Amino acid sequence: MTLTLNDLNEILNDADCLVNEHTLNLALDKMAAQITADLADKLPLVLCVMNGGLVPTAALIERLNFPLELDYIHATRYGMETEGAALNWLSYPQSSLKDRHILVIDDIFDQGHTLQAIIKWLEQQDTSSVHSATVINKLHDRKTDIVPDYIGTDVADRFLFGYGMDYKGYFRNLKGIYAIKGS
Ligand SMILES: O=P(O)(O)OC[C@H]1O[C@H](OP(=O)(O)OP(=O)(O)O)[C@H](O)[C@@H]1O
Ligand code: HPA
Repeated sequence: MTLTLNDLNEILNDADCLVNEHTLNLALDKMAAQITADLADKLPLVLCVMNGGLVPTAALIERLNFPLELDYIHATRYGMETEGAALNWLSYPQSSLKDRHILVIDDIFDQGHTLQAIIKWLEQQDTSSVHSATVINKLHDRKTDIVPDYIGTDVADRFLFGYGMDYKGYFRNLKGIYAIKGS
């Protein structure tokens, strides 16, 4: 079904804002301070997990006042769906990863399969260290057994959008975190 502008406005009007811009900014400041304490002297390579990681990566790196490099990895398992499937690797980083301290940034740690697969792959690339950061941790007991090193805030087990996360491709550009009505 193709979504119209009216459909999208209705979805947004009916949605619940779970985390507002102010709260997100405070969470990002705290994450940036923790990352700085760990990585400021490591010349890290930051890897944005596209597409959802785009907004949080931009927000975090502007808070990191030390030298770093930036690249991206593109792996997706939800596509236009609200249920995750097998991870589809679309693009690998172009930078050399050997002996680098890596910081992976994504929007959400949901079940953790995406981050787990990325970390596992990075650990096979002779990196010096791998740290990971997600702005959102969705609260439920269906997780893999990894935990991101830096988490912004916990959010209820509903279908979320905004701040990098999409609903059927839309709403990544919203400044807060929203949940679909009834999810
Ligand atoms: O913890 P998980 O259950 O693996 O889910 C988290 C992943 O799902 C989303 O990506 P998605 O596959 O929707 O691709 P996108 O970033 O392009 O939206 C999100 O950006 C994370 O990468
Ligand atoms: O709740 C979600 N919303 C959007 N994208 C996602 N990817 C994993 N979980 C979610």
